[in-house]
Amino acid sequence: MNVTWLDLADDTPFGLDNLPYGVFSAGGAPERRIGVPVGDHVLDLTAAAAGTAAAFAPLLTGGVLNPLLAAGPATWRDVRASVTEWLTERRYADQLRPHLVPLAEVTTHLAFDVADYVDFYSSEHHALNAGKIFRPDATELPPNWKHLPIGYHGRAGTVVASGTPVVRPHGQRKPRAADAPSFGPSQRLDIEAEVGFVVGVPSAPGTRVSTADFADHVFGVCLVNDWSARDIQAWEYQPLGPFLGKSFATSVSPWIVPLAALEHARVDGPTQDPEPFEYLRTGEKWGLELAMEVRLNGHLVSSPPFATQYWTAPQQLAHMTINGASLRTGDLFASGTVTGPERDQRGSFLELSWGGREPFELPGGVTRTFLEDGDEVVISATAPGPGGTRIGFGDVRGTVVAG
Ligand SMILES: O=C(O)/C=C/C(=O)CC(=O)CC(=O)O
Ligand SMILES: [Ca+2]
Ligand SMILES: [Mg+2]
Repeated sequence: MNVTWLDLADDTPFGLDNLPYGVFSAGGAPERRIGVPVGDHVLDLTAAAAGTAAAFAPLLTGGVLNPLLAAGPATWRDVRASVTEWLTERRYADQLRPHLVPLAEVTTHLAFDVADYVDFYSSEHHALNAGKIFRPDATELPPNWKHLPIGYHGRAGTVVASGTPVVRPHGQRKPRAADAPSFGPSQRLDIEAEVGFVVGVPSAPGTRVSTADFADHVFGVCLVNDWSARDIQAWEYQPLGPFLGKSFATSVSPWIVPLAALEHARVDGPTQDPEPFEYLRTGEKWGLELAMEVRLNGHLVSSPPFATQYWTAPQQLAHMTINGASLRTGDLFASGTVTGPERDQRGSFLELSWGGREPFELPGGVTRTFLEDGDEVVISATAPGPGGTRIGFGDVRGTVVAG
């Protein structure tokens, strides 16, 4: 744990070992600024850097993280080292104090312009559950599942900041028992608790990014809620995969936790059998011990353990580029729904209510299968930091409104 001139609680999720980045505005002013939450404040990094000779200061002026993302690992290390020094050494205190804004007073925004958005399907427990629910005759994983990380391309333009209301989508749906499809608001609106990886450094078309180069390209990690209309999805998805059932909104958490803050969270991924192709092999531990929590209207409904994911983020990145597809700054790829082996570790209502057949209970005698208008979902996570500290991810929240 670092010593600091700030008054930080020992158990703060935003200590000096975390230092994630986001974009905020404050005080009724429209300007967007790059911020780093520390304790219960946000350091206005745009303003703090402007008062220094730091070479990276111009990267922080546009109200969006993309220039910093594009700058690459050497710059990322520089910025992190500088912020750490500023918050550690007392001689900076007078200069920085005016740039600390109470966290409770800031409005956070989408931190980066999303280039492309890819979503994977890398939890074995989720894939087994989804298979049994969507395809009752299929009790096994699809034959390709353990050979490649299955994914689909989502809609980057509808990735939204945490707090953005989610309008219940309309669409076609056809319950299995119905003879014909009908049109109307989704009656099976759901969440998917996921972890997102934000690409900083692009790659050239026609080249591949190896698993070993993961940290040269990926800047950091956020939380994702891949809102899903199960009835629309079930009717439309064969044979081309998810389309309108998932493209209406995908929410992301405000703070991007840099990979450097996750050193203590790194664990081996699960043993992979069969052994994957060479391009999917990794020499490094990139499982991540993130403890996720899903709350519905304030009540904890699930605690998905991210370390149980079968395919790791470097494998997903290598797979995404193995055909020569290039990366762009601001690409977001998500883990897929995170579901552990236990009932209370399921990352979707689809699974928690087993396809709507087994309503789950909330305090006060309330039950749910899928989301109702007015429901608020909050997904949060922490990871272990050095010396018993916790690395907080903040949260991604959204409230359903009638469509
Ligand atoms: O198994 C299916 O047909 C569908 C599964 C999903 O909806 C999951 C999905 O979007 C990918 C994921 O988040 O794991
Ligand atoms: Ca998903
Ligand atoms: Mg989505």
